[in-house]
Amino acid sequence: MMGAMVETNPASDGIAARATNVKKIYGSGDTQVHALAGVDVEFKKAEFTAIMGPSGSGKSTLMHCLAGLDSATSGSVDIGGTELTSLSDKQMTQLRRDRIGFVFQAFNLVPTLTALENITLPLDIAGRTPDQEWLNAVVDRLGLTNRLDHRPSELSGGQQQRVACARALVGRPEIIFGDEPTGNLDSHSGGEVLDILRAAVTEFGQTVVIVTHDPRAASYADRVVFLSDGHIVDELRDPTADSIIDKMKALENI
Ligand SMILES: Nc1ncnc2c1ncn2[C@@H]1O[C@H](COP(=O)(O)OP(=O)(O)OP(=O)(O)O)[C@@H](O)[C@H]1O
Repeated sequence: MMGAMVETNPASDGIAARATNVKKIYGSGDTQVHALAGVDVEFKKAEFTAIMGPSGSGKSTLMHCLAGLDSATSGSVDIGGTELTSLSDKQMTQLRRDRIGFVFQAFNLVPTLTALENITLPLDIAGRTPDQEWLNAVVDRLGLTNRLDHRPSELSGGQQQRVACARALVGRPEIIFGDEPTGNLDSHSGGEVLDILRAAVTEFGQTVVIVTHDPRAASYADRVVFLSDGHIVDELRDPTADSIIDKMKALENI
């Protein structure tokens, strides 16, 4: 239904998301900040990408623009062939709801709902029935089976993060964006979240893009993209924690 109403770009075959010359300027006059200074980047379908870079380099801004949570000052963003600037507010809301999963550090769980109700909320809103087998698999792999009746206030920070992760995965959106998805987790819980994001890509062909400061987390990705001062400055394929650390050191010395 939606496909008929929005512009699609035939050049986007195999591309899950693309930013073209994206600029984001905050403020005006002397206080202007060029958070993104003309970013060109593509994310292939069924690939796991980590975005890294120093604090203030524009990582969160880029992710928010890609995910349709913020609008670029100029340039264009395309999600699976849909140009975001061509969408009305309503179409943008539908696209976020139906095609994008979010795992952000501020978990945005609804405090009055149980963990299970939070996990299925996006599907409930969309009038979709969860695939019970997949729901069970996600909940089990994230170690949440015994916590489904708990409200967020009765869960640890790590458990809340895992509920947010389950919520992003359960509808099998074509692309999942994570802003520091393991930022508040101990290494064991963080590993579980990264394992399931990896499985979403490898086993289910979803696309994952995360922002992280952690070379170990980024080493789960197929590709690491490095941002500095609002520009993409480098990238690494098939990264290891060591190769990421080396690259980060090299970039700091430029
Ligand atoms: N709402 C805003 N208003 C003004 N400036 C902003 C706003 N949001 C971000 N910035 C600025 O834009 C730049 C990029 O910020 P952004 O949060 O994208 O960086 P980041 O790489 O994600 O940083 P961190 O690793 O510290 O989270 C920074 O200089 C920041 O101060």
